[in-house]
This record gives sequence, structure tokens and C-alpha cells, in this order.
Amino acid sequence: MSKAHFGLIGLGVMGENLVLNAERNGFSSVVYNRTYAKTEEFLKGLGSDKAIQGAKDLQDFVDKLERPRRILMMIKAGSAIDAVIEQISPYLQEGDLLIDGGNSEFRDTERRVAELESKSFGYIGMGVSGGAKGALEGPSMMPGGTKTSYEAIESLVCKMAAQVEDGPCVTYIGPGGSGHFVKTVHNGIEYGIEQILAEAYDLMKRVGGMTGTQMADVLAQWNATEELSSYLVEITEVCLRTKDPDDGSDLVEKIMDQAGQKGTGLWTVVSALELGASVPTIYASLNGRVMSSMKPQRITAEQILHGSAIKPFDLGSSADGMAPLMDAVVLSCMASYAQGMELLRIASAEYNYNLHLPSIAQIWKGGCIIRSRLLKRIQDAFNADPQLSNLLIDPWFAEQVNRRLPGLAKVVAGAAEAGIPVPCFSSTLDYINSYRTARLPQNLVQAMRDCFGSHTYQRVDKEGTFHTEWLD
Ligand SMILES: NC(=O)C1=CN([C@@H]2O[C@H](COP(=O)(O)OP(=O)(O)OC[C@H]3O[C@@H](n4cnc5c(N)ncnc54)[C@H](OP(=O)(O)O)[C@@H]3O)[C@@H](O)[C@H]2O)C=CC1
Ligand SMILES: O=C(CO)[C@H](O)[C@H](O)COP(=O)(O)O
Repeated sequence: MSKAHFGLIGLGVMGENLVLNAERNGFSSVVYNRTYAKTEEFLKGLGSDKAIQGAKDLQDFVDKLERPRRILMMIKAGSAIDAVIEQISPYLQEGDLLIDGGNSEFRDTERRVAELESKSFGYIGMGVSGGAKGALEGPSMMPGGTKTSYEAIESLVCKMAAQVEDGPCVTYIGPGGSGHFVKTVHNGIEYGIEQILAEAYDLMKRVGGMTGTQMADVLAQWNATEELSSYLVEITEVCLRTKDPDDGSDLVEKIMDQAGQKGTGLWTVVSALELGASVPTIYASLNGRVMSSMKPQRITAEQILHGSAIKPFDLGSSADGMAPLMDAVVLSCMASYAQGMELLRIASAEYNYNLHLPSIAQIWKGGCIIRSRLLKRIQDAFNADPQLSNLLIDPWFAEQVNRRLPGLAKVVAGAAEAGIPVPCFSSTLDYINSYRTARLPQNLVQAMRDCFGSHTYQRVDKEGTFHTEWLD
């Protein structure tokens, strides 16, 4: 049998779909999974009658691959990746290339790229987004490592990726762990948009008294607009419309209100804090998940801490797409993208990643979880001004902010009066109000710091560094 073009390790949700995608695009494959029973099951099922062979062990796996070998690891992130690298390294030869397609922490990838390249192997850390369906039909992919290593997989990933009007949803991201860094920030934005839609749902349900179907109808209207047309709005409509087969009621109401997380949202926020990037909407979404996990405490606290009773306020009518609520959702989604792009810009300079922000917006336009029509506007904004410090001051986005800010403020005020938490909406409002305020009150913070700790301050009326003996 002739040698296979491509090897895959890890026949999980993503791996099995990616290998079917590669095979459909003309790349014969060999697959290996730690638990061999899964390989057998795959080859008898979805992988049958295809140019896909199985391997029982890693020696057999590498022997079945053409050289230089291109091997995609699609397994659990963390120590599993190091374990597989250690297990397979003795069988690799100069020029062979390992690709980590999982959600690895970017600093782990930095280390692995350096280690593997020093042994004359190639190593690519490649963020992949699109879930199971995207992996099969065409994901968005964010590969980082050396340019030479990328060139060895370019033809493969360009064919496998989702295609949009201006090309495949994959491009060379940059050196080291940059591909995984960009995927991490993608997921931070994803956390933000998910929480924003959850807040809109909570208000429609608790203030508007709407049913799942009524809410789904609003989401359908939003999905038809340039500002909100997106994959996450589309699947939220589906989630809200779906009924429990047991009793025909809204299935979403039967789901435990505790959101899981696997790390990328946390890493986005930690990186932002380390780099001095302001990402409050994304942070609020992460904290929303943390708070959601405190279910027992929340049940107790509900009996002890009494806020105001739910009061109705104007969310708009479903006939006009719930205009103020839509304002809140639009601006909060824009803030999530703006914060993510700003984090990328700052990280690019700090880590010498040389990220090309218009290209990142381009490869997010299809295949990935945060794909949306807005990404075309984001691409245009960074093409028009590659040094744009914040998306929200681009003329098209600024017009949206100026028009929709009163709606966002109205929703946040109403939610506060009604005692309903809207962490992403309120963080977005504070973010925009802070960003558009030329003089903030941190002059007083500086005064306090100088007062207790002689930390000194600058003045607005003269040059220099000053200290005042504030006490006595
Ligand atoms: N699911 C999704 O929507 C997305 C997931 N990702 C990322 O892709 C990666 C894979 O995710 P997914 O396909 O969902 O994962 P699954 O949980 O479906 O599968 C995990 C795979 O990892 C293998 N594995 C786990 N530990 C080890 C180990 N120590 N050594 C060797 N193999 C191991 C498992 O093998 P075994 O069968 O033997 O247990 C299995 O093949 C993760 O990093 C995930 O974060 C990225 C984008 C989207
Ligand atoms: O990478 C993904 C999508 O882009 C994965 O689905 C990831 O698991 C999502 O993150 P979390 O599980 O923390 O919500």
C-alpha cells in the first residue's frame, strides 16, 4: 500500500472530522488513537471505504506516512501533548512536522516549537475553530511556528479550511506560539458573545415574560441584520426554539445554569492583565461562568440578600427587534471584538509576533465559532488603518456607538433597577464611557498614592515629577 500523505493522532470529536475533511480533499491519511478500539470503530464506521488506514502503534503509524511526515495531534491540551511528543519523537526523522491542533496554552507552544525545531523537526501550534461540523466541512485555522514549517502544510490546510469570498480561512499567523495565542483570544471573544446573548435571553425571559419561541423569533430578526448576523446568534435561535422531547417545553429551561470552561477564556484575561490591555467585557463573561458555578452559594444567598423585585422596563417590542436590547447586544459584541483585537495588537508588539490584524479578521469570517458579518467591517477597519488603536473609533463603528449608546444605557439602568445581573452589558457601558472620557478621576488615585507612599505624580499644567507632603 502506498504511503499516506497525512497522519492524525486523536480520534476524538475534532480529530475524526478533520481527518475526513483531509481525505475528502484528496489527502490520504493514517490514524492513530491511544485507545485502539476507537480506531477500529472509526475504520468500520465513518472512516470505512476511504483512503484512511489505521495504525495500532506509533511505529506502525510513522511507517505508513510519506516523508517528510505531516502529523496532526488533535488531543487533550496540556501534559497529553508533551507525552505524545515524547512517545513519537524516537520514530521521527529530520524534517518531519508535528502540528498541535488543540487548544494549547501559547507559552507551552513557544517551548515546544523551540525544543522540536532544535532537533530539526518542524512544529506548528495551530488553533482550530468550528466545532465538529466546522472540522468536517471547513474550519478556521490559525497556524503559528516557522514560515518553513507552515509552507509544508499550506496546501493541506488551504484546502481543508472554510472558504470565504477572499480566500481560505487560514493564513500563516506568525512565529512561536502566535497561532495558539490568536486562537485563545478568539475564544475570549467567543466567551463574551455567548454571555451577551445569555444576558439578552435573561432579560427577554424575566422582564419581557417571553417564551423560547418568541425569543427565538427575535434572534432570527437579529440574525438578518448586518450588525448581528453571526453563527452564535444563529445557534442561539436554535437553542431557544428547541423543545424537550419528554414534555414539549423549552429544553433550555431544563439545563443546569452552570457553565463549564476549559481554560482559553481565563488565559485571554490573564494575558490581557499581564499586557495592560483592557478587556472588561471578556472578563465579565469569564466571571459570569465562575459565578454560575457557585450554584449552592447562590441558592443560599437568594434567601438572605434581597434586591428589588423584578420591575418591567422598556426592552422594545418584538416588532422592532427589541431596539434598545439590540443596541445593548450590538455594542457589547462590538466591544468584545474591539477588546480582542486590541489585545492582539498589544501582544503582537510585546511578543514580536508581527500579527496582521486584517488577515486575522479575514480568516475568522468563515468556519469559526465567532464568524459574523461584522468581521468584514473589522477587516476593512484594520485595512484602512493598520495602526488603529481601537476598533470603536473607526468611523463605521463610531457611528454605531454614538447611535446605540443611549439604548445600552437604558437597558443597563433598567436591569439595575430590576435587580437582574447584566455583567457584559454593564461592563461594556463602563468600557465605552471610560474610553470616551478624556479626563478620568485617576488624578485622585495618584494623589492618594503620593500621599501614603510618596509615589510622585505628574501635573497637567507643568512638566516634571512632583511630590507633596500631604499629611501634617
Ligand atoms: N470540541 C471542540 O469543539 C473543539 C476542541 N478543540 C480542542 O481540540 C482538542 C481535542 O478536542 P476534542 O476532539 O473535543 O477532544 P475529545 O475529548 O473528543 O477527544 C480527546 C482525544 O484526546 C486523546 N487523548 C487524551 N489524553 C491523551 C493522552 N494522554 N495521550 C494520547 N491521547 C490522549 C483521546 O484519546 P482516547 O480515545 O484514548 O481517550 C481522544 O482521542 C482539545 O485541545 C480541544 O480543546 C478545539 C476546537 C474545538
Ligand atoms: O475552542 C473551542 C471553540 O472555539 C472549544 O469548543 C472550546 O472547548 C470552547 O471553550 P470552553 O469549553 O472553555 O467554552
